[in-house]
Amino acid sequence: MPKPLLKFCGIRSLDDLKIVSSSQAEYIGLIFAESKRRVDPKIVKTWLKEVDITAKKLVAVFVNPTANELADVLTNLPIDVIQFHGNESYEDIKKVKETFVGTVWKALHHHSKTIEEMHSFKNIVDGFVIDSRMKGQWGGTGVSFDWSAVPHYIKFSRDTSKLCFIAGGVNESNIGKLLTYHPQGIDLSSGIEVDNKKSKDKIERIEERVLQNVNISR
Ligand SMILES: O=C(O)c1ccccc1N[C@@H]1O[C@H](COP(=O)(O)O)[C@@H](O)[C@H]1O
Repeated sequence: MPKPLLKFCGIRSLDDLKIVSSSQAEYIGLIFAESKRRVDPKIVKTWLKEVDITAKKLVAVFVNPTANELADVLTNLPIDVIQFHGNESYEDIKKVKETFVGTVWKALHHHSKTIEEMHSFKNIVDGFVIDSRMKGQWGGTGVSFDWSAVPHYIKFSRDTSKLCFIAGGVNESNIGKLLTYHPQGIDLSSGIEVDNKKSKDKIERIEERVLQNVNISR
């Protein structure tokens, strides 16, 4: 099996950025929504002068952003992917795609109608992030969902040539189980933190698990 794509999300300091820049992740995520992980694009811009992340793709995570919030991030940072993690509509996303030439993902929360929601966005987005549904929270919950649904999400994404990341509470203890479903991408935030900081040790243990799985499946 190919190695799943990894996204390490919720970078909130220069130290976090240094740690993930030397990781195996293909994607680095920044939160521009109400969250303890929210960062200021102008501050991130100063970090990027010190850390070379040209080998990684930079993901901007938004929750129902205003046009000004989007512009503030997109004019300051070299964003490759916009991840919409709120209840943005097809039309909202279409509008952004009129000027943003990069990749767009829609995060959807796992529930009985998620596949229907994927259908409704499939013609406007390049990929999906499937996260846990937690009352009053959009993401970064550290809570996983029932992964027996993962094969349905993978099938839908393959059939529609979209990328699909599984998010929500993935950590070093449960990633082995998630890997048995062979997801195309895995998105982690809380599970790579200790005391609100990204942990190099946790990241390395997770990467070891991922690479072990790739070797076993060969
Ligand atoms: O991380 C946050 O604080 C956050 C806030 C608002 C929307 C999305 C957020 N993060 C996304 O949540 C998942 C993973 O979270 P976790 O591993 O359960 O902590 C990921 O898609 C992040 O981009």
